[in-house]
Amino acid sequence: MAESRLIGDYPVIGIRPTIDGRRGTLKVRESLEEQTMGMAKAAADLFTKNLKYSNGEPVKVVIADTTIGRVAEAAACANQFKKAGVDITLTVTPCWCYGSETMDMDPMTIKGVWGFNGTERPGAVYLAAVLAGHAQKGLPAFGIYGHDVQDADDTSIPRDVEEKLLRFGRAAVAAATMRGKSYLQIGSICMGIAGSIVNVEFFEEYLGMRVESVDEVEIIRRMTENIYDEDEFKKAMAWTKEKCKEGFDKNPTSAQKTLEEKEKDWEFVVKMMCIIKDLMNGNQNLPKGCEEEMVGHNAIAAGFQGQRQWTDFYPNCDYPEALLNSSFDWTGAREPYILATENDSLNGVGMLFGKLLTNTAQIFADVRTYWSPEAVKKATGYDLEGVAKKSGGMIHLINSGAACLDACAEVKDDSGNALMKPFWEMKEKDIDACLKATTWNAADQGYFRGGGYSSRFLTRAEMPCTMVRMNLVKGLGPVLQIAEGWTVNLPDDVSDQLWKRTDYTWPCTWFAPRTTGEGAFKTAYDVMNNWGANHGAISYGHIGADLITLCSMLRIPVCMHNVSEEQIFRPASWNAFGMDKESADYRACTVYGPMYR
Ligand SMILES: C[C@H](O)[C@@H](O)[C@@H](O)C(=O)CO
Ligand SMILES: [Mn+2]
Repeated sequence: MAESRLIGDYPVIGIRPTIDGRRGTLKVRESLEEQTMGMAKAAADLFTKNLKYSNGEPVKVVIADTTIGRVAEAAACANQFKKAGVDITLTVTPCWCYGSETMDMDPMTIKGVWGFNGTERPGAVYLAAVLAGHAQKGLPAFGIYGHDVQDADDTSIPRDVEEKLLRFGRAAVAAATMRGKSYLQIGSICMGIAGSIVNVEFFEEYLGMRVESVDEVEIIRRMTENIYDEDEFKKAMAWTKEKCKEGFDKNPTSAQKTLEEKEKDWEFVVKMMCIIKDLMNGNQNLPKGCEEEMVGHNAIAAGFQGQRQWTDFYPNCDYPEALLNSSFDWTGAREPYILATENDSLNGVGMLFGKLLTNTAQIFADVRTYWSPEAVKKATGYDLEGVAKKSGGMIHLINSGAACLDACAEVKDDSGNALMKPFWEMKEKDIDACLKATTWNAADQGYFRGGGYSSRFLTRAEMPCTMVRMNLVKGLGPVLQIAEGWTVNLPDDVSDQLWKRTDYTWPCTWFAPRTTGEGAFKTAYDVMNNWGANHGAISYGHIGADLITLCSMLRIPVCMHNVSEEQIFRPASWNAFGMDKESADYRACTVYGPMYR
């Protein structure tokens, strides 16, 4: 298993079995000890079996040393959890306890409460009582209450409870993993793209992160002064020569680089990737005397400006961006990085959310063109079918660089369906399939005068996916947009004709959002017409509900989504802000404000 690249622990989940403190002749507490601790063990087992950190290790879960019946035991538990690095707590109980006396009062933990739906003892009554305490004290908590009554001796976790526990767990681990980590910008504002005007307060106050910044010249310095791991670079070069095949060069012959110049460009971009990795993680194998460079910037995400100054002069960053965002490189399968092209830090955050929730590699794309069925017919004679037809058209997602190679859809599950896997499930044949589906075409000299290579592949299968965009609105703050949908598998010749009308040497994905016939999801056109910026971050799977839960933990309102209402899971006190889920979300996020302000 790859060792964790980041300094700073991954978040631990602490389970708090709470109980009625009454002993006495009828032994209320004693009669409940086993069932209460049994719930805690079942929840801990569910988390350790189903949740993983981004480095592939199972999420760590601790259980309070004793059941919690009075405030002294609550305090002892808080003490124990502090030492264990607990950022997330789940309180569980089958019975009545004493709400504000036993609740988790730590303002920084992310909280959930599971009240057993059994009627012998009032577990649900405690749940409601303690959630009222959380609301009154401004400490929002998620409430989990099973739909059907369970027998008192039933130790199973019902499906609906399991779904909420895991959604809470995934989102809480994602939220807490970001704490204390850096966003590293290499360069700064790219061609006036607003997302590349990095908003430090947003990272600090909403995500608990910090922003690091290095000038792009740092890469040239390290190349010039050999501040990189020579052996690593040689290994990377050999792997690249074998696995990364050059594609056609679309530049006019007069502008094409010579073979020798192209050879130099390969060395440059491979070395660039080694150095960007070192900037993000640090690297103990740097030459002696480079102790400062060895520590890196503890970056859980980064952005590279690229255009224009760098790319007007040096080979572009598409090779590092494409491969770092993928789930593999010359070291084999490994945790995908988050590297936003054009330093679009807000799209980088969208990618980071998707990665931390799914542990899969992410696509960075321009939301380039809406293609109506009529326009496709006119351009190619083809009648859109399937999801693209159902959505009233499709959206072309294409940006040079930062789309993970995993998005080629050549990786298949046992039934032959295309998917994108967590890196620890990626086999050699999966990696080879992605590399075989990708060519590395000479950079478009119109946009990238300095040359370099762009990854080129077509997403050639239908896969469930979710596109997001983090937007910053002055006076309002951050808002997230979410569009669940599918990649579209067009006939190759149709795809080719449309692709050729734009950047034919860049990675190409056709996307059909799930439409509802109303508002921003009336058709695919309306999704694009409502999209908040030029970029989208795309994750494998329909993860909108997890994203909504994550955003509520971070107090970021969701301004657009196509997730069904019954899947929406936010802290219980959101209900106090009204019956309309969206306006309640906005009001609750305003009242509670960012976690780290
Ligand atoms: C044309 C520009 O150079 C490209 O970078 C453009 O396609 C973008 O990606 C802008 O987001
Ligand atoms: Mn772009």
